[in-house]
Amino acid sequence: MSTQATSQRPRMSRRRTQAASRTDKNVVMASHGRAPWYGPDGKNIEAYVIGIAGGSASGKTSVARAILSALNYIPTVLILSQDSFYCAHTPEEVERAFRNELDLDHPDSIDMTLFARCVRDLKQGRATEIPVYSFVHHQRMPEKKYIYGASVIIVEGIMALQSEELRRLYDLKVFVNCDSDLMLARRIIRDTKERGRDVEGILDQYLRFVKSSYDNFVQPSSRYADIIVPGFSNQVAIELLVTHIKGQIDSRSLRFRNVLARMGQEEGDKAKAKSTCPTEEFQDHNLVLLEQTNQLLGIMTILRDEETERGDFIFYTDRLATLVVEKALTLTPFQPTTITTPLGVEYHGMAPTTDPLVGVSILRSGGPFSYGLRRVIRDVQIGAMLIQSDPKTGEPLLLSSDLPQCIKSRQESECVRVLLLDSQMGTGAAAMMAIRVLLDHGIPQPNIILLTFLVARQGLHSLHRVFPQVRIVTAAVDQDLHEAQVPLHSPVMGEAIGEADLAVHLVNEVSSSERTSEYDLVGHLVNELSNSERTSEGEEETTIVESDMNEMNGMNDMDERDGRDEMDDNVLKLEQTEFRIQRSKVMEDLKFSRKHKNERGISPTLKRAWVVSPGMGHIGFVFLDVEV
Ligand SMILES: Nc1ncnc2c1ncn2[C@@H]1O[C@H](COP(=O)(O)OP(=O)(O)O)[C@@H](O)[C@H]1O
Ligand SMILES: Nc1ccn([C@@H]2O[C@H](COP(=O)(O)O)[C@@H](O)[C@H]2O)c(=O)n1
Repeated sequence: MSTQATSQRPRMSRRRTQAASRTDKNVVMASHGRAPWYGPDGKNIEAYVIGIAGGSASGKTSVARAILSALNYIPTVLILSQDSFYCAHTPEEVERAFRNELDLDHPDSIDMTLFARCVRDLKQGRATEIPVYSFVHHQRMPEKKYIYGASVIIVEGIMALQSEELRRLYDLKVFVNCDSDLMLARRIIRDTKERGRDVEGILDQYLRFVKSSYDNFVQPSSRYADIIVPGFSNQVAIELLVTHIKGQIDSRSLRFRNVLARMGQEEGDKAKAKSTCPTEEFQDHNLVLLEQTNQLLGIMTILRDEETERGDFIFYTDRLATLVVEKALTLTPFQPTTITTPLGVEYHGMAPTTDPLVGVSILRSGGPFSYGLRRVIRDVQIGAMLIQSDPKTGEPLLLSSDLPQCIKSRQESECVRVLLLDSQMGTGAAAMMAIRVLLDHGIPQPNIILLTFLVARQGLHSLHRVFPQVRIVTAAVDQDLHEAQVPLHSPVMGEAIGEADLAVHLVNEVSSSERTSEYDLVGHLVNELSNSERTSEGEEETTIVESDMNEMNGMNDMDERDGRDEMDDNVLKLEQTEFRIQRSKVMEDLKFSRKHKNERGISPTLKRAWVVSPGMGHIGFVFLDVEV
């Protein structure tokens, strides 16, 4: 029954490409921003991992999708497919695979060690890179796929329950049980449509390897399952499963911005009581405070003055950014080097070490620093994270991140040095989230320097307690941080108010103009997120990041209909798969507040926010000329 290799090779159809672009495996589906995935101590809380095994075409992916769909209120869910982890084959093995003579159903055909490592990384909150496997070419592809940030991970594969190491990583183990005839029928349909196979070859492979593997390895692994789900008419079983999962996940929800602020206050008071002068309070805090010269105090006075005009504010913020960046660079390593001058004389000087140095801007307000950083290091790579506060809870939300490649690469990240840019730090919650993202990518704490114009002393204490090796360079330390009720569009500096609106504004700005620097950065972020990254034709893996950024992008023409209709409209239907991913609740709030702002001139909504005092206004607003 064997088929000529050539007869199977060429058939990767357009249809398959379309299917690949709709696939939802190995993609972190983000329906709204990611709330803290770590505790007040800064340590990661493990993601919830579900392992689903079952025969080929038993319905594992369908069950995984049904769970994902039912968990639409969870911001970040990932379906991780074991299919990506088939071992790389030699050319001779590939030939055999095309002749259906290669056993791809034995547990050894899957790189279990790599699979377990990736699942472990993701469970522990770390970024990872997974292989890309092509069913069309029967081969692992040269590229890798970067995955980060899932709070729920659904692992599926025929051998998902096979290894002890893997089973230990699952919080819940599921086996999909299906009749063999039905599985074969489904496999024939799928493999002819999606994997470029013909019926004869499928049956040949089935009789040689698939059936016996199912009987010997796959089916017996069902004894490890906590739950057996039928492979058809399984609605009720899936509902029970989902109820259980929801209960588990809800018990992990995290809220602690207030805890942070309180802890910062308490620790600050203790430290203050012990110190004889203000700077002594932070002496072991890895804090570098710019020398308080009259020139610096003069700049700060202008920036703090509510009468300062926008143009002056921007000019002096720019100047201050340069001073802070210059200071931060004195903390980065240099090494001796020798050059020859135009006179032919050797000069023994210094040069930065070869370790990559990058900037990461916490949007919205880290923007002004990007200019300063570029002025000092011309070709520095600058990434961005969009962190905003959830208007309801006040907790920070990671809406998206666009990090330089050297941070995303596991090989490089350990020696990368990061200048983290944010204009002000209040409770420290946003900075903590950004630092957590960097640590999740393997950047060591001592390699991170937070650059900021202004910090609240409470935030300093909190951040130092959680990440004691991170260094902070700032121009000023303000004494007071308090919670206040402020209008949504208040220009008061805070980490909660109006930021979401500002994010929308940023995105609107980008789409309507050609700007440089920060705008480009945001524009890049938006493009990145709104376009699906696709691998070449026929490969199994596809990245589609559904993010609020997409939604923000499309919000220019938001309508004035009643909130309920909007809610319904905001259910995004993923073509064919019938997933329903609810659009961000946060965005709903934004639309609501914007609508009312438009109608009455101001937003009626009051928000609780942490305000740094005396402070210097909301840098993001001033920079972007947002109406307040
Ligand atoms: N409960 C079900 N009822 C009807 N068809 C199903 C069901 N579950 C899966 N299928 C169909 O079976 C095929 C294989 O399902 P899939 O979930 O991809 O299997 P697996 O991931 O186990 O290989 C798909 O075409 C899918 O539509
Ligand atoms: N090059 C390959 C690699 C694997 N297979 C078959 O895939 C099946 C597992 O995938 P499911 O999505 O069906 O779980 C497995 O039975 C292998 O025979 C292949 O055909 N070609």
